[in-house]
Amino acid sequence: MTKKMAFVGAGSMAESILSGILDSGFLAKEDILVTNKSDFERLEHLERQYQIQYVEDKQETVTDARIVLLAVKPYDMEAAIASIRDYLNTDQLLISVAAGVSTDTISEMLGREIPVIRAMPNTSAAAGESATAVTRGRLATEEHLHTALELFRTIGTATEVAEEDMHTVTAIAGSGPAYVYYLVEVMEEAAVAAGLGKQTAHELLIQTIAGAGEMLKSSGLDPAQLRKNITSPGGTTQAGLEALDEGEFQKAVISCVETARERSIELGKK
Ligand SMILES: NC(=O)C1=CN([C@@H]2O[C@H](COP(=O)(O)OP(=O)(O)OC[C@H]3O[C@@H](n4cnc5c(N)ncnc54)[C@H](OP(=O)(O)O)[C@@H]3O)[C@@H](O)[C@H]2O)C=CC1
Ligand SMILES: O=C(O)[C@@H]1CCC=N1
Repeated sequence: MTKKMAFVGAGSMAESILSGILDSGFLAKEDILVTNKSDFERLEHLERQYQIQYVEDKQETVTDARIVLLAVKPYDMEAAIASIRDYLNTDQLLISVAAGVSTDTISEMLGREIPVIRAMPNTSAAAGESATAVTRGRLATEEHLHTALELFRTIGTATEVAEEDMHTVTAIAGSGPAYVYYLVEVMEEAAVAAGLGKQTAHELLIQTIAGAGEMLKSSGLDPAQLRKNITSPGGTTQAGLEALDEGEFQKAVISCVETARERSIELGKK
């Protein structure tokens, strides 16, 4: 069977995934096809940037693909599926990365017996560092699951979760990088306000986040212990953490995850 993969929806998530896949060598550029609804300039940009193929015609995009990856907004899913439904066949695997939308809803929209995998990657895929969770619809076999895991493992880690957990996964891992970037933005602003050069602050923060990530990955210590290792009694870290607690940091973060999770549930209902 062909190795081709078609992206229906060529926005930021599709670009992160396809650039990661190309870097990993999992697929060659001639095996990747992309299509959009109407933004053909965007398709031309992707073609120039990654030498992949773009086709305006949906039938041509999906017919020969082994995997069809839907990367459109949840509210565009119905129209996107309607535009490709008739050109799919039961040997293909449909993977959706849309937040909130269940595999049953996707199958209903399809109205055909096509295997569906729902995945939640994040934009760190572009750097080969996505944390992706996948779950399978009722027609997807172990082999389909294996294919999806293999695909997403080329752009980071990939793990299977129960479908009911996908909303939580979306809140912490799909959206998660944005919260980290926001933290960096705010820390940078505070450092600049205190007189540090913007570039210096930026470089220090990038390495601080990367280093902390590496420690979480490789030290074998849990985050609470890593935090304690930095927190000298009466020192600067303790003072900083107390200020975070006064600002109700925990409450804000819990509310952030809960609200994002609820939004994922709402997106799935529309
Ligand atoms: N961004 C992220 O960090 C993550 C996003 N996701 C999920 O990925 C999906 C896409 O998000 P994102 O890439 O950010 O969104 P973007 O808005 O960047 O991209 C969406 C793309 O879908 C295209 N599109 C819309 N309708 C159709 C259609 N009927 N047929 C074909 N293409 C269509 C749009 O094309 P046009 O401009 O022509 O309308 C656009 O290029 C969402 O469902 C989101 O929940 C999941 C994990 C992380
Ligand atoms: O914000 C969103 O809805 C998407 C899903 C996860 C990350 N971005």
